[in-house]
Amino acid sequence: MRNLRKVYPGSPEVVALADASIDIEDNEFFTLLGPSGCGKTTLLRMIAGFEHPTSGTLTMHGKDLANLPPYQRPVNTVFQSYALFPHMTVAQNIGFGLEMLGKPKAEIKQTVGEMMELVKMSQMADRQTGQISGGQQQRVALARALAPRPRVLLLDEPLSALDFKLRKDMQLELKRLQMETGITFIFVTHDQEEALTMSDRIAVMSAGTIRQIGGPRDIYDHPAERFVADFIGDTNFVPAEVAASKGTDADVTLSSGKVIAARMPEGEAMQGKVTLAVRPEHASICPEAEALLPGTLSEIVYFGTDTHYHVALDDGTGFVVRRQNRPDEISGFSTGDRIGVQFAPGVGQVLRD
Ligand SMILES: Nc1ncnc2c1ncn2[C@@H]1O[C@H](COP(=O)(O)OP(=O)(O)OP(=O)(O)O)[C@@H](O)[C@H]1O
Repeated sequence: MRNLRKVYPGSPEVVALADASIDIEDNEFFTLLGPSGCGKTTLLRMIAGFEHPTSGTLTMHGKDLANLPPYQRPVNTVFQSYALFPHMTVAQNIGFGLEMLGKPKAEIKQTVGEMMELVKMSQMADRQTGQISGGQQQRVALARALAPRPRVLLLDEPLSALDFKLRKDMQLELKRLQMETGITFIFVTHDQEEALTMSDRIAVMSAGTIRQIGGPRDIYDHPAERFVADFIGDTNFVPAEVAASKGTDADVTLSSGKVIAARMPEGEAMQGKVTLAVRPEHASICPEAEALLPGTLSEIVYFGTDTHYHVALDDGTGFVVRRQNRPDEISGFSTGDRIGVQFAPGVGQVLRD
């Protein structure tokens, strides 16, 4: 995608996508992640051919897609509502697209068999899809979209109708399917955890623009700007001042006067007052004497797997430290104690505002 822009007419007109440029690799699990209304579905619909870009270009395997109608594009879509035919069987639903394409009967039978195997629905081949569970319907919808073997599969929040446990299982399932079929998946979600667990790369979007593109670890550990840090996971925002910087390495001075190494966003040398992002699990609490940032322990919240320590820092800001619970270990700190916060050099990420 090069400088893709989509404006819906009306008064006022809606700029659904301001300017998006993305290169998606073959066989990649690529996720468009962002809050409701940021333009994810619009982008997906333009790839599918259901919407025309206002400007910009869309190329697939070297071919300009501009004048190709949806049915001639080597893509298929799985929608949020699975749109299955409830009175048709699992096998008939999966074979439907192939029949529309006029494929020979024997070939349809073989492909449907393979697809049912792939999504583990062979046992239910003759069941009507109105009589299977939500998770099973999801599998059938996937198999139906995969059956014509598209080069690219577009998935628009396909897991949002499933309950928590099933969603977790299907996340792993989808990743497996993508790896086994080698098809490029372009997946839309507003769920950051879903994006982090499944994707090879993620594009984080906000208000019609791409804010950052990178691997899950990259985006989580090194968010380039405040929006990304805030949208994905929990973050402490720490006031600091740049003392020195070279490339992506920087030394910053904290409110306590202590200096620590931090990371600059790619391609941007920021100066003066900045904000550092520090993930709660990347920091620890410590006795006041060893602190990077001293303060008072204001609250301890137990979550089973981990405990959150809320620290009221002396500079007036708050800081949360997340620590994994172990049966053989207690922190030894109590609410009201004078303590401090520590984090290792290079952990803090300088943010663009
Ligand atoms: N057909 C349309 N006509 C006018 N405005 C539209 C149309 N479709 C979408 N929009 C607007 O364009 C913007 C982007 O919508 P889009 O559906 O792409 O967002 P999204 O990120 O997919 O949101 P969600 O997660 O809620 O589905 C929104 O402000 C939306 O209201």
